[in-house]
Amino acid sequence: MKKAEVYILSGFLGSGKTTLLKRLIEDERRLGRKIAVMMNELGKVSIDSDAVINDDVALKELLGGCICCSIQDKLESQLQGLLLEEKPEVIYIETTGAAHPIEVLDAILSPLFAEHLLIKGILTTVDGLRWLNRKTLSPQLQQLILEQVRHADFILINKMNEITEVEQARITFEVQSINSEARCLLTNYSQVSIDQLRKLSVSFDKQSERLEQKKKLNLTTFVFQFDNTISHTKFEEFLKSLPDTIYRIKGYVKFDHSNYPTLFQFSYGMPIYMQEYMNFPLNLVFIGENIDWNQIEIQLVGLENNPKIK
Ligand SMILES: Nc1nc2c(ncn2[C@@H]2O[C@H](COP(=O)(O)OP(=O)(O)OP(=O)(O)O)[C@@H](O)[C@H]2O)c(=O)[nH]1
Repeated sequence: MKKAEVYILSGFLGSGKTTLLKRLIEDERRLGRKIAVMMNELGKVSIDSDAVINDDVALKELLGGCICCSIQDKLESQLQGLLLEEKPEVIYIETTGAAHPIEVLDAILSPLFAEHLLIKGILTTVDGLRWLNRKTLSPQLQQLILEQVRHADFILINKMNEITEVEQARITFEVQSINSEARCLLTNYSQVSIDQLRKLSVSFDKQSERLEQKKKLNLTTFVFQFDNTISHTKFEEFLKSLPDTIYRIKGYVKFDHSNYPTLFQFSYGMPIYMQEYMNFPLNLVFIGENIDWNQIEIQLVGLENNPKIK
């Protein structure tokens, strides 16, 4: 089955995510691709979805919390439903303005979806005026805005008409000094076309990543599938040897002498294990920055009892 492309729309409250989504849906209609949208709102009711979505777009709403924290599980089940029922070719996930992009990426990088989704990238909208005045926000929110920019693969700086040329140059300089890899576009009302985004070739798919190595994504992901059981002790040693810039690992591993896999979660250096009582594919998903995944793959193959030559 062809993988569905996934775009994550990130950006602070009011920065133009829904405006961007509307544009992209119009473009997709012209392309004739089957679209699905997941909209996450912190509130219990969605304000945007009725305005944006018609019957030709499959919609799942995630209300009353943020994908990145309180409703991760709900996201997984909704996404599974979408893939089964709608078989979309492209999925847009509009996050809440309070979402941290890594955490959202993390939420959709469930090992369950590794074979079904092609994560194309994080698109971040920035409100130009807000950026200039960001020092008036709390330190946490200032940090959030910086993180949304830092981890983006494509940045749209909106509300260009509201600021002077000197200010436009200043914002572009500041944004690019935080994230020099992402494409950065100064615009009004999220004016970008899907063609510009698809050209990104930003893909978290392992295959494309090898082809695109020169593009040096900030965040890359890697999925490894075990064929065999592994030793718990050796796995712990492997974890200790990992670079600090692996931010997240999750998936299923099967330890020696167990009948079923263990769900493994790792973030900020903390491993968590949960024994399962049914079988799952032994996929392990990694998210990190500037990582030589080939090296990690060699280490992982070395952990397996009776490894196959890969
Ligand atoms: N003047 C101006 N207004 C804009 C621009 N882009 C978006 N807006 C307006 O800003 C408001 C917020 O835009 P949205 O697209 O809803 O922003 P959002 O990021 O989805 O907002 P949340 O859902 O609250 O996170 C809307 O009234 C838009 O019409 C722009 O470039 N210039």
